[in-house]
Amino acid sequence: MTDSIILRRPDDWHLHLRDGAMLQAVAQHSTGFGRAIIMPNLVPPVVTGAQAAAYRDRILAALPEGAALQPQMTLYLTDTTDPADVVAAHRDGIIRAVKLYPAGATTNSASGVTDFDRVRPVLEAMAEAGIPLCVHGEVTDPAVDIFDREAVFIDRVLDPVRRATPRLRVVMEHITTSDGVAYARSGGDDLGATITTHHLVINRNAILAGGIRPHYYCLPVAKRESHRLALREAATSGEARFFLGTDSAPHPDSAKLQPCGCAGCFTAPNTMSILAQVFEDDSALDRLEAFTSLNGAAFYGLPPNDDRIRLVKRDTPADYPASINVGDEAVTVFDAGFPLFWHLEDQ
Ligand SMILES: NC(=O)N[C@@H](CC(=O)O)C(=O)O
Ligand SMILES: [Zn+2]
Ligand SMILES: [Zn+2]
Repeated sequence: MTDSIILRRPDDWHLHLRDGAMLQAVAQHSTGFGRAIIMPNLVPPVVTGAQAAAYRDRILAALPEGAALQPQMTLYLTDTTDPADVVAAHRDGIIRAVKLYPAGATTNSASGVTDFDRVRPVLEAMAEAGIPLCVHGEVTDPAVDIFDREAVFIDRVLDPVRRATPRLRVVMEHITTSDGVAYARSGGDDLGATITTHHLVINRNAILAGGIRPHYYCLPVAKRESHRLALREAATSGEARFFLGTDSAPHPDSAKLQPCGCAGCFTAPNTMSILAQVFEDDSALDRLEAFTSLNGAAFYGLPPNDDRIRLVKRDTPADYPASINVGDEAVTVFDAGFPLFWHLEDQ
């Protein structure tokens, strides 16, 4: 028996494409998506409209001919970001959003915000112009347990920032806890939340299953099972505030497999196959399209993509590589731990 479903082409509202040789290698793996919000945490980060425009050109040049992917650029908010540059970059159609990394919270975040009072004028200007703020929501205080950093961020930072700038549109990026789900639900249509593929699949045990498994280490780190179940319930609910941001974050194995390995899971190649299985397992295949193709576009004030993809369930698993090559390096593809019977086909 062959099952098949047709969806509006999905969008990826949180994607790391990197630059240089890595960009050349990974861009082709996101071409099943329509729009993708491109993360600005390059080294050095993308902080001005001019840099975002140049980066967009490099991405477009790296995409195969005819690829559907339309990069939606972001600026990396720093303590010294100029509100006028942000507003102008948005007005000129260069950027879709601005990204907030608390300094030191995650990979390549050293230039992030250290003092929220200093960025208040930028946030005010963004609220005025309707520019969304995408937030990596973790406190960096080493005294706070790593598994609590999202919940503490919501109380100490996110809620105060939203109260101080009431019209600011905010995306809680890659939520990992039931606290994140609950806070997202407490907002109006000014508040959205992305959920990654991998956080729907793994809990924190995966990182320490019989030994240290660096390919399951990402930030925010996966939490206990009850949180994963809360994320599954949110993603499969169909609620408009929850949408897909894969947070596909490729790193060479030489950077992951270290005494202090870096954070990130590379999920671009097999995300749609994994998600179809997740939604089928939760009897929610009819809500997959809302999560991958409708809700995010609506949050960003965009129409859904016109074209469609087909997912076909076959008796034999889809054949995804365990890793891809970037020059002499391997980049390991996220292993969901179950066979992927749903095959992605472009319409
Ligand atoms: N998610 C990750 O674990 N890593 C991301 C950064 C991020 O999104 O926080 C990366 O850039 O590698
Ligand atoms: Zn992040
Ligand atoms: Zn990310």
